[in-house]
Amino acid sequence: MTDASKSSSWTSFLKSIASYNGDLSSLTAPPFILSSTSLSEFSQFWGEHPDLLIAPNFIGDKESLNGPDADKIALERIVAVTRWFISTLRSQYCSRNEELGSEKKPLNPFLGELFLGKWVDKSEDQKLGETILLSEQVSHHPPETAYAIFNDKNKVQLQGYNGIRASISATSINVKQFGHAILEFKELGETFLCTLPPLHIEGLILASPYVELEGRSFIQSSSGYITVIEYSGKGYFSGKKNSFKARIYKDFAASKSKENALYTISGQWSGISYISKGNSKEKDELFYDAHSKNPEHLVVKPIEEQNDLESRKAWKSVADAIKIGNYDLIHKEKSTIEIAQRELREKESESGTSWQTRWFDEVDVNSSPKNGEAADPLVELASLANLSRRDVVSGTQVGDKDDKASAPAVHWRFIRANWDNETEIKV
Ligand SMILES: CCC(=O)OC[C@H](C)CC[C@H]1O[C@H]2C[C@H]3[C@@H]4CC=C5C[C@@H](O)CC[C@]5(C)[C@H]4CC[C@]3(C)[C@H]2[C@@H]1C
Repeated sequence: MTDASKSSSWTSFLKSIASYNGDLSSLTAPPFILSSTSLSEFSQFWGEHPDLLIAPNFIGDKESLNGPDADKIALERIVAVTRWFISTLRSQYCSRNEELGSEKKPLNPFLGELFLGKWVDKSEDQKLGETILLSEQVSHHPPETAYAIFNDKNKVQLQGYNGIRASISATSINVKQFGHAILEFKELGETFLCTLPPLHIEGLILASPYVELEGRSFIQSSSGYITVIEYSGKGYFSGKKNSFKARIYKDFAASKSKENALYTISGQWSGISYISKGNSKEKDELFYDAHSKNPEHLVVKPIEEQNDLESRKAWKSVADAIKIGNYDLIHKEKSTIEIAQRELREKESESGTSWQTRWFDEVDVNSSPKNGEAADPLVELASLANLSRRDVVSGTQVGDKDDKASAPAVHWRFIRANWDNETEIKV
């Protein structure tokens, strides 16, 4: 594609987004901005540093939880969880730019689409063990992807879901994230809630879009400790893109004043960041270098061994057409999948049935837990962080204008028994 034709198709694309109707997938982007990867694969970005995901589990042990050092150890653990969270951001938000030259438009997953794989333990002492990812497109309108990343050897489980609402201004696409992630260290009995920051797409005018995070996100531990992360891009406090400042506090009440910060972490989430004690602006020591280790890509079965619902098998013909840039073929192969999906929905509505999700279920966290089951972790963690339990923009504080009383407190949850009883699909 010549630069002239590229820029003309991009210009007409930019005009098309002016008449935007709220659903990003409805926009026909020019072929060079299409990615052959489905959005259902993005869940893997939570697990590309399995060592950092599991590391907090090796800080202290069950006995120390009630010992004299419990507080100090819990503080060390939220620092380690914050390091893992920051380490996921380069893969989440920069991997397309690094591999393909710019942010791309991912394929829009069909209802029931599955993506699964595993990270094998590459450590000498094998103390990590295997980590498995299950990802399922649990809703098509609006698009929502639920995922679980679990490591049975160390009894660590991350589960969460993501949906987005996008709006378009003259020069950027603004995205609010819905959903959250819950990280459980079952041996230690400690649980963390991670909310998802808003983002916007910069560089649209130059046809080289990239993601910039903004606003705030939170990591709330069941120990009470909380990390408040503020994001900014060029022109803000550091003037560099992908900047952040994270402060760790004893609890939500303490987070009302930055003077109470026990640690301050600052730098670039896609580059180098430093940690210092208290609220100081010094760069006492290196916190994390996003380029110090390449992300570990998970192992996915060969396509011929995959189930028809698995993303790379289901989208293969479209992915191949995108790779050769044949727009007519892309359109033809996509239509085949979309028509098949529409026929499935019509059959369901005629027979009065609806698609049954496979490994995840919707849970009303305000409903009393079934006998013997614990309350949903969101109940305790959201109230510790003064966050809304409702299905509203991620990270919404209680009473905030986004905390819509009409929104239900219903969230997607991983049903482990459904995976244990799975007979058709292997990781
Ligand atoms: C549809 C308009 C269009 O094609 O514009 C072209 C540009 C590529 C911008 C739109 C797309 O940009 C993509 C970036 C995607 C987000 C990247 C990372 C994450 C984190 C992950 O944990 C959850 C999903 C999320 C938020 C992606 C959501 C979809 C985004 C915004 C794509 C846009 C369609």
